[in-house]
Amino acid sequence: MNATPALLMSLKSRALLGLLTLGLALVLVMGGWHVRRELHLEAEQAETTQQLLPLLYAEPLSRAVAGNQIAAAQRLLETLVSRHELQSAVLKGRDGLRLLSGPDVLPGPDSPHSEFALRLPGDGEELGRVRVVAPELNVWGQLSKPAMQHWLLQLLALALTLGLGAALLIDRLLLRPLRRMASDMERFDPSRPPSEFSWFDDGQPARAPAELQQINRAMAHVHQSVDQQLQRKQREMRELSAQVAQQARALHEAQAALDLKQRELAQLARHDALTGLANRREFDDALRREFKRAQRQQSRLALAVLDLDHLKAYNELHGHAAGDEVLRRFARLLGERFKRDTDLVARLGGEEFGALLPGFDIASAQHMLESLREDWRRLSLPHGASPVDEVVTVSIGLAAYGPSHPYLSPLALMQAADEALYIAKHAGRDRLSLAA
Ligand SMILES: Nc1nc2c(ncn2[C@@H]2O[C@H](COP(=O)(O)OP(=O)(O)OP(=O)(O)O)[C@@H](O)[C@H]2O)c(=O)[nH]1
Repeated sequence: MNATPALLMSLKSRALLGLLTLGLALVLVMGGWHVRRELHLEAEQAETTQQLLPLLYAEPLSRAVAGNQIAAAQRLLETLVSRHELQSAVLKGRDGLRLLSGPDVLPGPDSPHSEFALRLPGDGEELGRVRVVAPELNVWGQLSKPAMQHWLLQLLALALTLGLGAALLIDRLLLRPLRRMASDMERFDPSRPPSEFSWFDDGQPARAPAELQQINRAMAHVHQSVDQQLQRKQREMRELSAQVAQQARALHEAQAALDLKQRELAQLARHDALTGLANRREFDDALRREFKRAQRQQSRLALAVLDLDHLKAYNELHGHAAGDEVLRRFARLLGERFKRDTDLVARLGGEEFGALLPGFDIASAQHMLESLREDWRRLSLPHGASPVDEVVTVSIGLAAYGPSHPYLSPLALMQAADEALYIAKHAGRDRLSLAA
């Protein structure tokens, strides 16, 4: 927004300017009135003088002209002009005589002038005429007078002094408290409570003029309501923050529950619920991965399929829950035996398990698995319905990828292990068969 220069002036400058303008106006009005009065007085005086002149000078001048005393007449004219402060006087005699005192000018419109006749007392004959011209009576004539100039200068000095004095007084009585209030307003801090804030830095608002006290009360009122609004907003902010924090906590808890569910789902997706071992999908993925690695690195990979013997009959005799417990027990044994990070044991489905053993050739895998089969037997879980043995036994089919058995695919390796298991089953169970 553009501000005109007048608006940018301080109140002090404006007061000073206003008072000086007022003083000058006063000087003009009073000066004009004084000049007018002087002009009036001078006009009256000039008229009186013009009336007196014939009485004072007509006779001596008539005698001088009648006696042809030209020099005396001239002197009289000079005296007349100088004594009565005239501009000029012209004497015109009957016989062409012309005497002049002062400049030979015609009277102007503002110059009082008159004429009187020269004649001897008791003689009716006119000897000549005298025309007197007074100085012009106008404003500039008055102003050019030193006395008038002196008076005007005094008046101007008085007006200036009074104007400055009034400006100082206004500054002290009005503007200074206003400035103090303005600086108080600059210090205004709405975050401080109204009780701790004074609008007057000397802390004595009672000493301020009534109008400023009124402004003070108004500002205090504004401060009070700003403070109340601030308090309300702060309360709302706190409530909002608490709500946000609560929402954030709830969100965090929901996120944690979701993560847990996702982990559980992932676990369920890749693990068998009954035994906790990896499931078929996990086993197949691992088989594909390890098979590729073995191919790439020309290393060995053993794969065993383990199947509990006659679980159907066991279930029928002992119940499904007991069958579950057998499955869990066998899974535990598998987990205990194959603990390397690279080993993977899984439940492939039903009573069938798989063991994937990277790095094992067929002989060392066979050794490990025979030992496992023996240990399973030694657990001596009574079967009661198996034609094979009195305890629960396991049959194992084993195949291994290696330089001497370069199977073409993971599926081929798996099929070889399955076929070995089939052979083990048909050979009487409770044994390990090697893939051909
Ligand atoms: N308790 C229990 N039994 C299961 C589970 N999964 C499969 N079975 C049982 O395992 C049995 C498998 O039967 P079969 O395929 O005939 O095999 P088997 O009776 O073990 O006989 P062979 O494998 O030939 O020695 C079925 O009776 C299934 O009900 C399970 O999770 N829990």
